[in-house]
Amino acid sequence: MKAGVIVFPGSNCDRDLAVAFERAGAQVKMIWHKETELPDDLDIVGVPGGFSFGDYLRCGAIAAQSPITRSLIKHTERGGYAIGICNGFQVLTETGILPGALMRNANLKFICKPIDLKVETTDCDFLSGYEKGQVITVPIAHHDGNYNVTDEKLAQLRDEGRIAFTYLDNPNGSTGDIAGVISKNRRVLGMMPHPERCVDEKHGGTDGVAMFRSLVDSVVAA
Ligand SMILES: NC(=O)CC[C@H](N)C(=O)O
Repeated sequence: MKAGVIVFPGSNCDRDLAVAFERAGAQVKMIWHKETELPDDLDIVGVPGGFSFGDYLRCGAIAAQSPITRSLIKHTERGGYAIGICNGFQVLTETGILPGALMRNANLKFICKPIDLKVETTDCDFLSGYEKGQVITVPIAHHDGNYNVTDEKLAQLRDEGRIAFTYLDNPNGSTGDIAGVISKNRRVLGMMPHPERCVDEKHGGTDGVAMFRSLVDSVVAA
């Protein structure tokens, strides 16, 4: 099971994401954004959190134009797995791989704290290690986490069971309390909270472990 983690200038959760994958049993390659092709043996690509390109022009907007991102789009079009966390989720929406847009938090402040999430679906290889309706605690750290979709798209995401997580106590104004969504083929997950920051008792919680483990287990079993 091979995972790749893309590194942009300003990424700051790339090592944490690599460690989370490694602990779940994956071999990890770090991939600098100037590479034009992802290695073709990757099972999953992780787009980490951080402040890619200093968050100019919008969070994730410049990273979405990086050379490696074209290869990431092709990887997802081929049905490859991908996860985008926080700034990574912003990159995935900027590329159009996932729907919606991440706007400035409703209170205009950077919010950094652990938060409770409800698992909305387990019909996804990232989420099958949880129970539907389970409440998990995962840290958030963002200023642009206000997930916006049209009413029409929200209805579609609900109909298709593509809302991965909702906030119990919406911190940022996100439409429908949405904290994370999955792609139509259920192989791409984007989320604002940081599961890679809760994979060790020393992090103060381990609710992220099941996500990395269930994904690795599904790929290995396939
Ligand atoms: N932790 C992160 O990835 C932060 C993403 C982005 N820089 C924001 O503040 O919204």
